[in-house]
Amino acid sequence: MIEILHLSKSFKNFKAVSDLNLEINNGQIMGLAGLNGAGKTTTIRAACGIIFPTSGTITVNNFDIVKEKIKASRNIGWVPELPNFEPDARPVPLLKYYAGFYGIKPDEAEKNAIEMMKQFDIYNYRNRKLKYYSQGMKKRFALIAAMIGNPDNYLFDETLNGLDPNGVKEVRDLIINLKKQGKSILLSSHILSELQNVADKIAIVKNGSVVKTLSRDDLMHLGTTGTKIHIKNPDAGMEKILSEFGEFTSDGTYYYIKNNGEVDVSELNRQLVIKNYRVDYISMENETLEDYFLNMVK
Ligand SMILES: Nc1ncnc2c1ncn2[C@@H]1O[C@H](COP(=O)(O)OP(=O)(O)OP(=O)(O)O)[C@@H](O)[C@H]1O
Repeated sequence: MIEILHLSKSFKNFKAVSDLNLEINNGQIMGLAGLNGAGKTTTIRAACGIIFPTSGTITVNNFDIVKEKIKASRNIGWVPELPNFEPDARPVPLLKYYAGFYGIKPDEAEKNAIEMMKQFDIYNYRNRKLKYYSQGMKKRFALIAAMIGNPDNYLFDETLNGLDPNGVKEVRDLIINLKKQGKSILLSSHILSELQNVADKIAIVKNGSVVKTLSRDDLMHLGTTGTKIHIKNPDAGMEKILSEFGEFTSDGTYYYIKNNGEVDVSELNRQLVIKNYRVDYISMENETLEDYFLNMVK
């Protein structure tokens, strides 16, 4: 279980994360969505203890990542956004080295490393130096490094990026499997739809704070239909007609009625036209998850 309470992190005078709260329970996948620069990586780096919070606390299995760093770290597997390893190292010795942090003996570590390299399809490259690994291979290796100690909690920073479609499916299945084992998982992405199929909840981050947390149920109901209308001669009378069909918003050009597809569009059109409103455009439209996300973070 990971608990982030009132986390703030400043770099000089710049506040990258500001009073951010997140709780990731056992057996839960929490998505962390936000545009570039929103504060996702900073949050993850603070949660794995490689940078210190300016204020706030982070606990991992109830161990404070600052005050009880060793105990907390043993319970975390971290896959950085851009995995970078000692270029001249070969995979098995490096995995054995990492396993040492988790208190795993060398023989057992070697056995696990080989098994996992087979599982992740990089066993054929076991003798190759890491500097010759492709980006996708490095990601797979980074996943093994995060899992070698079988920790209870995982921090995956943009882990689905940079993988081919097979890789995305494999990693998605792997994350779901970790969840089934009762692990807590924080998975960041700047693409909301990448998180949609795996996350139990998605926290949307903007300017370093969580602006909204979406449940699975919310996700199911997003991307539903609304009605988009453009009128050449809008006025209060026209808005009154719209309000009879549902709650509406306007971006200054178009009006939108949110209604899950229940508006009788031809009846709305008829009522507007008989009152001499010039309907330029009227259509049922899908708001995609990405539209919703972009509206929320812009
Ligand atoms: N070490 C640092 N020194 C100064 N500013 C930093 C540092 N690390 C991050 N920042 C700034 O903090 C803000 C948040 O960055 P962060 O990497 O957490 O965003 P992100 O949501 O992970 O973005 P991306 O999707 O691009 O990886 C950015 O404005 C970034 O430039």
